[in-house]
Amino acid sequence: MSAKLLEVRGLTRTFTSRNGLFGRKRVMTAVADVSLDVPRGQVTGVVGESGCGKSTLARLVLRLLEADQGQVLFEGVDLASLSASAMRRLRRRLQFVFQDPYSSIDPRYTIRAALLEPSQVQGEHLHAAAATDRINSLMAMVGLNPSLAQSYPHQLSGGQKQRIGIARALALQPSFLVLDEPTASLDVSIQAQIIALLEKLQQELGLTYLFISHDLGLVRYFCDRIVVMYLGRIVEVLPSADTPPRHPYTIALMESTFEPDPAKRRVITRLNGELPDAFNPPPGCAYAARCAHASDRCRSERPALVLRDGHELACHHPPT
Ligand SMILES: Nc1ncnc2c1ncn2[C@@H]1O[C@H](COP(=O)(O)OP(=O)(O)OP(=O)(O)O)[C@@H](O)[C@H]1O
Repeated sequence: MSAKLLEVRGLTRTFTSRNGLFGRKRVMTAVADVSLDVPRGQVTGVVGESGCGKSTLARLVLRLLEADQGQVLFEGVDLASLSASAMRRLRRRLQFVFQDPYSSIDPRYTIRAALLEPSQVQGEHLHAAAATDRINSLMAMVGLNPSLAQSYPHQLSGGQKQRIGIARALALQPSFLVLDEPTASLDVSIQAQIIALLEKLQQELGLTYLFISHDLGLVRYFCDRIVVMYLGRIVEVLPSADTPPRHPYTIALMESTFEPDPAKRRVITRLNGELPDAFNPPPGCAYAARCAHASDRCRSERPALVLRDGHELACHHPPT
C-alpha cells in the first residue's frame, strides 16, 4: 500500500472576470502549478492569507471544480479519468467539511434527514431501524445526544452544527477528508473542542486529512506537514510541524500568530503591504514587494520550489 493516499500534480485553475457588461476580459490564476502529496493517515495543512487559493485547491482536489491543467491521483488513479458513476462511487471515500456548516445542511430538513441523505444519494436505502442505528452511531461519534436528530439546523448552536457537518462527512465511512477552515466561524472555546474532536476521529478511524486554514498557529498545532501558499503557488512545504520555516512569508505568518488570544489574531498584522493584484501578478517572486530580503533577481525571476532534505522552498535568499 502506497504511503501517499493522494497526489496532486501541476494543478492549475484560472478564473475570468469582466469589468462591466462590455468591459475587458481579465484572467487570474487562482491555483498555479500546484503539486503536493498527501500521506496516508496524516494531517496535511494548507495555510496562507485569504485569497491565496486554498479553497480553490480544496475544491479541485475533490473535483467539485474542474482543473484547467494538472492531475489529482487518489491511490494512484487519476480522478479525471473516472466516469461519472465511478466518481460517484469514489465520493464515498473523499468527503468535505466546510467552514460554514449551514452550507452542507439544508435548513428545511431534520438532522436525521441530513445525516441519511449521503447514503441515499449513493442509492442505499436503509429500513427505519437500521437508519436509526446509523444515526445514533454517527451522533455518538461526534459527541452529540442522539435525541438532537429530530431537531432542525436552526435549533442547534454553531458548534453543534459543525459536529453535524462532520457527522455527514463521516456517514459514508470515508478515508480522506478535506477540512476547509472548519472552525473559522466558531467561538474560540468551541474551535478547540472541534479540533479535539477532529483529532480523535482521525486517530480512531485512521483518517487522512487535508486541513485548510489561514491560521498558521492552528496548523502547526494540528498538522503533521504544512504546505504554505502565496498568490496561488506553494512557497514552502514544512515536513513536520516543528520544522523551522525558511521562507520570509512563512516567518512573517508565524510572527503574526504570536498574539496569545486567537480571537484577536490577524494574520496580516505583521505582514507589510497587501497581496499583489492576482489579475496582474509581478514577474518574479510574488512576495518580493513585501519582503525585506528581496533583490533585483527576486523581482524579475520567480524562484522554483526546490526540495532539499524533505523541505521544499521557493526563495532566492532564504534568511539564514
Ligand atoms: N468562482 C470564482 N470566480 C472568480 N474568481 C474566483 C472564484 N473562486 C475564487 N476566485 C478567486 O480566486 C482567488 C483565490 O480564492 P480562494 O477562495 O481559493 O482563496 P482562499 O485562500 O481560500 O481565500 P479565503 O480564505 O478568503 O476563502 C481569489 O482571488 C478569488 O477571488
